[in-house]
Amino acid sequence: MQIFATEQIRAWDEYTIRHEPIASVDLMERAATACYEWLLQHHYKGRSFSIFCGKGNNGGDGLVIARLLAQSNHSVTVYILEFGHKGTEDFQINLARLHETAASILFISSNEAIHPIPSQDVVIDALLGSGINRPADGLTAELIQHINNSGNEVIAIDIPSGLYVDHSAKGNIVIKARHTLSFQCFKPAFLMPENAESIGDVHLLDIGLLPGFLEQQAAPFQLVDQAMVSAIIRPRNPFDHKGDYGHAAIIAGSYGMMGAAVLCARACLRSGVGKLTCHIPTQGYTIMQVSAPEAMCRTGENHSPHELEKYDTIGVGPGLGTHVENFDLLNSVFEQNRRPMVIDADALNLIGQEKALLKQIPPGSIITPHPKEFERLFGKTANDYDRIQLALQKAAEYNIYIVLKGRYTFIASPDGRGYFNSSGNPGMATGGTGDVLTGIITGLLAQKYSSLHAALAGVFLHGRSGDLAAAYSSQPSLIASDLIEFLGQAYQSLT
Ligand SMILES: NC(=O)C1=CN([C@@H]2O[C@H](COP(=O)(O)OP(=O)(O)OC[C@H]3O[C@@H](n4cnc5c(N)ncnc54)[C@H](O)[C@@H]3O)[C@@H](O)[C@H]2O)[C@@H](O)CC1
Ligand SMILES: Nc1ncnc2c1ncn2[C@@H]1O[C@H](COP(=O)(O)OP(=O)(O)O)[C@@H](O)[C@H]1O
Ligand SMILES: [K+]
Repeated sequence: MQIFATEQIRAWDEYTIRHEPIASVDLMERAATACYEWLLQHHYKGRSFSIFCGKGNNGGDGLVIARLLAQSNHSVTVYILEFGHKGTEDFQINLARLHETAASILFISSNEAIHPIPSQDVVIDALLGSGINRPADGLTAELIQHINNSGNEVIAIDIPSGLYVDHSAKGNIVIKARHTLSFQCFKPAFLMPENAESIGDVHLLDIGLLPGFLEQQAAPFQLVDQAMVSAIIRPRNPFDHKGDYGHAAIIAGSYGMMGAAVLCARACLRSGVGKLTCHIPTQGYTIMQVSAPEAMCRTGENHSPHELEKYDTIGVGPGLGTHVENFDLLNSVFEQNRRPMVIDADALNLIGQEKALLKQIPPGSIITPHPKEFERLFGKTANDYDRIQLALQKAAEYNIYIVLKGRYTFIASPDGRGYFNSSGNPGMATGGTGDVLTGIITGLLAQKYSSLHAALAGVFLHGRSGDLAAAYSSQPSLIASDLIEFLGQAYQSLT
């Protein structure tokens, strides 16, 4: 699924208007009807509503929702924020239609017209939509603050007023919604952690925009979804043998952190790797052999970084520790192995301390930082959008794939393309889940998936395992080992 910027969303509306064909006011009717139906299907039937409208097409959506609710005997008060112009054509048509219903219509042209909102009302925010081109200020800002301070439940139409579709509104005054009802496709704003407080739960409603438009468009970002990953994962041939699925090495673990190495190894095995050798500290030998009997072990000084050429790929980092001798370990790994590999956790923290190592990373490798690790590597950014751009820039500069972990993990490809993962849940915010991801991606790379495919399929399967595990038990009780147990079902769910 594509993730479009403002201009492309507008172009998709226009394409549908021209090719279906449909009048824009009828498309607005369809969009608002989808919102109205969502409200009825989600326990809002019979409630009373305060609907706040601007004079753009977002306000037009609000007016249609108001009419549909009033016609089905809901108590509706519409507040129209005066902008000193008549409003868009579709806004005006729908204002005339609304006058024929029982809805009360009030105009807000100064702060004296801002009155308390009845506490039982559900607030619909249709003040500003994707047409916003400057921060909400003056009366608009006052009204947004008033709504936010009211304590009423707010449902935003298309996008919470004050947010931009594709750049940061950090520090601006923005509606805080419980739900956002948006149309057809994800907008970048919904994928950024900095907007979590504003967007609430996002629901994408199908308004029948024509799929033909998608074929002509190169979206700035793609959503990693089941369809994408199902097309990546190859079926197994009946005569395959373990040699066909690669030999991976995992270099991980230290005293007190053998669990990270075990999680990584077990996830790598479950991902379908042919053979796995774990390079671990001597004191972790028994732990690993007992916990992952399918894996072979190499122990010795400094994780015994010898004969690494024989592996198809290597995953390095989980639980490694950041002792000084690990700089030699990393240097040795990068010297012996020039094939794409996976670099995570303490390996990234070491590189963060010794930035010259970045240039030694084998081309096509995948690094998997969480936001803090990313910051140690590449520095702070002012906001989440800048961080995404920095990830794309650094991916190109070092010819690597950057998997920036989070709610919607971002995958930056060195060719400039960016992907947001759609699977996963906050149950996965628990120690060790990142080690599992490293194991899965390493296992996929060993099976000769391209770096891009290993990263995309790895993050999606990891999140899907988390979703299945949380559905089976619960989010709070989820632990990293559960992801490994549910990886089989995650694969199964693709077909
Ligand atoms: N046919 C269509 O085009 C459809 C449009 N839809 C709705 O249309 C919306 C986009 O409509 P518009 O492009 O009219 O955009 P808006 O409804 O967001 O309004 C933009 C207007 O507000 C002004 N403005 C921008 N920033 C402002 C600010 N900070 N303070 C005050 N005024 C500001 C702009 O100059 C412009 O006149 C979408 O969000 C969606 O809700 C939906 O009805 C789906 C179909
Ligand atoms: N709220 C969330 N929603 C979805 N996925 C999450 C969420 N929180 C964490 N995750 C996922 O869990 C993993 C955590 O990795 P990381 O921070 O490296 O943990 P650790 O170092 O303990 O292994 C990442 O893959 C991340 O995407
Ligand atoms: K809005």
